[in-house]
Amino acid sequence: MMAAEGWWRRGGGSREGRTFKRCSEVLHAANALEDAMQARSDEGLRDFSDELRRRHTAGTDLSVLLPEAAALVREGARRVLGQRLDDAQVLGGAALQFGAMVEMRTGEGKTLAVVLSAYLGALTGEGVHVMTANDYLAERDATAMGPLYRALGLACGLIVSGGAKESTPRSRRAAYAADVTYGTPSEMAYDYLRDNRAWDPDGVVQRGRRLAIVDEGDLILIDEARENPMIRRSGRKPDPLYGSLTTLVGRLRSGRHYTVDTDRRTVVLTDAGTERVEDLLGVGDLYRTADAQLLRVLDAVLKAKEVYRRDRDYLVTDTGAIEVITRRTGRPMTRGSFPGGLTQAIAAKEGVVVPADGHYLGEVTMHRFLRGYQRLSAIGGVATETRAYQDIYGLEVVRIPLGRPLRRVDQPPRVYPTASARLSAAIDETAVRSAAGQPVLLGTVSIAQTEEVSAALTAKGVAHRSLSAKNHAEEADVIAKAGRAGAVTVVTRMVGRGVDIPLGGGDPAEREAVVRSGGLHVLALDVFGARRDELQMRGRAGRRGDPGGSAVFTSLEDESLDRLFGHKNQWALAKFALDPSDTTRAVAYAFERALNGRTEQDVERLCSKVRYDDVLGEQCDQIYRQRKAVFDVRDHSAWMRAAVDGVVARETAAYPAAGGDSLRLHRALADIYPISLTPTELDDLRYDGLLTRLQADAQRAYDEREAELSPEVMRVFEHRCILWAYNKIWGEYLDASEDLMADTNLSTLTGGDPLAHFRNEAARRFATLPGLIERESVHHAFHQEVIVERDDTPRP
Ligand SMILES: Nc1ncnc2c1ncn2[C@@H]1O[C@H](COP(=O)(O)OP(=O)(O)OP(=O)(O)O)[C@@H](O)[C@H]1O
Repeated sequence: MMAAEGWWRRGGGSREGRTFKRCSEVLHAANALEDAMQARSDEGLRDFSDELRRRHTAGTDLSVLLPEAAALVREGARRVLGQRLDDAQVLGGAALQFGAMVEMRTGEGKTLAVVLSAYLGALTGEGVHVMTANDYLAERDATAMGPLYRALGLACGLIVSGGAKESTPRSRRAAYAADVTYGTPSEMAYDYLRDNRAWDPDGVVQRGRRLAIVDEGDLILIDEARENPMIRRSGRKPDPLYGSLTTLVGRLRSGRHYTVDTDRRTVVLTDAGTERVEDLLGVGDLYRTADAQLLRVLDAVLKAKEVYRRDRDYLVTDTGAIEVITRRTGRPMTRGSFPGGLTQAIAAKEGVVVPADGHYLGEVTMHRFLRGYQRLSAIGGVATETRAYQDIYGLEVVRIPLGRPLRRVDQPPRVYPTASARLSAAIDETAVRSAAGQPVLLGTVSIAQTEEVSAALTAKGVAHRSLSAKNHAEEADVIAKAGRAGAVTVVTRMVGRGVDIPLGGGDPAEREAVVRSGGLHVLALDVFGARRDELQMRGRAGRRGDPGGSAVFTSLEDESLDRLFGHKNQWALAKFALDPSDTTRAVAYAFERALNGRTEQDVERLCSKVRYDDVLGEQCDQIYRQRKAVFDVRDHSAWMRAAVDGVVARETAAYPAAGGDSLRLHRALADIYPISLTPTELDDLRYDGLLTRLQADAQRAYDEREAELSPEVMRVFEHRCILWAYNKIWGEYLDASEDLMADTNLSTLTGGDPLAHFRNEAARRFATLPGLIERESVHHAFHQEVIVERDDTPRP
């Protein structure tokens, strides 16, 4: 066997070592079955697959079937794809099956390793979700691996977002009905959120969250979970209120009409401001008459006007999209959005297209969504954040040794005194290597840097291609050609992740020439945020035993060095800059230490974030469970009748017998149902029988509503009212939780345990939800116009 055995002996005592030992046993057993499997016909392979399924249904544990499954998948892949799973891939697939975060170095063939675990999981008939970094990769992998699954008697589905390929709910349901479904985690999370807002079980597209296998696991489980926390289901249409209220607040003056608190990021209308808004809107009492959405948008446009600044808090892209700048890194967040309609308000302020309102359709964090799967496993090129995988996802890291020895030559980082010295050195080196027929991949940290490098290459007369676009398919095409003889390609940091760079671009003769030239050379300009990012970048070269090289060029002017080493330690780096070509171990050691320290800090931050999010996660599970239970009840009239009584009782309880304002109570009740008593009658009843009379009055109104709609329609309508109330109240609760989180952050400044504060306050607020859901259901039942369609289904 491969180098793995020696490795296993070294790590045999640890938990990781034990798991690896189990994987090695699977590999040995699979190897022993290889001849028998090769002797089977194609049909024989499918029959064997059916047999494995039957044995599992009859009670045999999947781990027992693992060696046979490995032998079967290996033989299937050999026949269908012309790629026999090598030992590292069997080990990786087995480790996935044991529920690990598997580290398999870049280019080792993770896509195929995933198939083994997905195949086995699919034998349960429960549906496996294979997630990867973007739509392009999901489609590529589903297309490439689909024939293999089919040959083994399994169906493979694909979920992608946007464009012409956007699937309909029906095609999505079909894709999720397949044994194995490929997609991105955000797309699958959208479906999860959408399912939890469905009006009936037929509207649900997913079959549940049983088993998820995450490819590009380091990116998704760590980076996306940290940088892009919220996955929101956005509303369909942009709200025109953002435009009109932006114009309106343009006519208000700071100080006179509102006060601004930049630290707390709040803007509050003064009395004069409130009056001015009422005048401009032509409404009486703003806070009584305006609906929640108007007040929310007003708040957002005021903040957009006064608190949020372009190029500091957000960017406006060439295509007119608003991108949030992460305060921690100063970099734009991919697909991130500001809370509470701020993104829309900023778009309106900047005069670009206002995106659909992301307000209260449900949201979930990446880690909460993934942790919600009954079984989770992941695979990635570099798994440096061991503690995060363990603590957050319950995944132990299992490292798979290289299938073939690494022939890539990694140079330690070089430090140049200035950015321009670094640029010239990089351009010179690129020109020399390219002229000698060696392909060079230049990795930059920003779009601006890509442009700068591209201009310098052009000035030097070096033909090249550069990429910073967000079109993954186009990127993949350019990246795939980056291994051609003498090719020079400039890419921004994460571009092309997961895409293979075949030496010679797939041409065998050219490949030979490129191999002779030393293989692909990766040159990273600047250190990236984490050690893992650096290794990913270097890992574009030297794949599957190919020759290659990698280098990192930094400069003392790089902000990243400042962040990495701190201002104080800059002097220590300066000595390295005296001779950048002196690639001694001291430089490598200094960088490695700093990057590891940074990784630790990032992990701690992520773990702390998750502790907060867990509070909301438990509440979300409860609400979704309750909402799902609504589907199981056919007749909700008793619940609604009780809710009517409960809602009236709560409103009345807030009205003290002595000194109570009967006009106010009347107004509050009239907002819920068509009250027939007058304020004077309420006054007369205040000491005697007020609640009984009001409840009887509300029940009478409910009788009338039922008579108006017919009992049959009312039953269906009640069902919708309750579901509607869950959607609305939970959405509002999520919005309010964001504010609570912001308040909690402030409370850290004043001492105390912020997590305990957050937990207590969230629990207190959550306890009010059942009452609010009842109120919203009753309000909706009385106020919503009902249109009965031809098929007799009422629609709120
Ligand atoms: N068993 C095999 N036999 C032959 N070729 C293989 C085998 N497994 C994978 N390959 C090829 O190796 C290349 C790399 O595979 P893949 O893209 O799955 O690697 P990876 O580990 O996911 O890389 P990355 O870390 O960059 O995402 C692909 O061209 C793939 O077709």
